[in-house]
Amino acid sequence: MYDGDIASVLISEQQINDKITELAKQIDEDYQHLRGGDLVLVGVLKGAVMVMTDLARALPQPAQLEFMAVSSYGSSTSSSGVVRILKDLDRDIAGKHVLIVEDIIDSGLTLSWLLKNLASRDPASLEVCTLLRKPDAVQVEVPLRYVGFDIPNEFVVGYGLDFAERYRDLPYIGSLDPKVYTSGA
Ligand SMILES: O=P(O)(O)OC[C@H]1O[C@H](OP(=O)(O)OP(=O)(O)O)[C@H](O)[C@@H]1O
Ligand code: HPA
Ligand SMILES: [Mg+2]
Repeated sequence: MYDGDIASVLISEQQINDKITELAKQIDEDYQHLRGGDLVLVGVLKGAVMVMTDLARALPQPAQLEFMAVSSYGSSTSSSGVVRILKDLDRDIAGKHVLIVEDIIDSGLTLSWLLKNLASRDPASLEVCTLLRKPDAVQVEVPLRYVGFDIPNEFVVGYGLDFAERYRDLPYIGSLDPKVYTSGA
């Protein structure tokens, strides 16, 4: 699959599984007081699709699954800084405990925009869970309650993450060989 495009495997399928289990346990403990009440997971499509479905299944307590689709990267390896809502939430989140589920925080521009947007809808609480973070790429500091892995400042793909809509279906996270985005292939 995608022979030669992946320079190296950064995080294996097993490492992802173990981390999701660990994050789900932490989240379950922190939201125990809700007793199955108003926890709403908001998955940010498309990148967060794998994290969202795996995390929801690993989480012992019930949660509602909601999705937003936003995009700022398009077919580039750097954020345009302009976040577009492609699909909004279907439901009101006022009074709900909202946990945003993301695949990656890179520059922080998407999340910073999203936090402001969702905070204005008056949730009871608003926190973030991300599988990946690139500490060296951050342009805007954003409060992150749950972080799976800190990774180097390289463009990565797989497990939901794409380059020009490809590679999302890889079961692991790998560094994309720069030849893929420099040659226009
Ligand atoms: O911290 P940032 O620099 O803003 O980057 C992070 C965002 O970029 C990606 O989304 P993208 O715009 O590629 O849309 P996608 O999820 O549909 O791939 C990723 O899924 C995050 O939402
Ligand atoms: O490294 C990345 N890979 C794929 N999508 C992304 N969106 C932000 N950073 C990345
Ligand atoms: Mg993308």
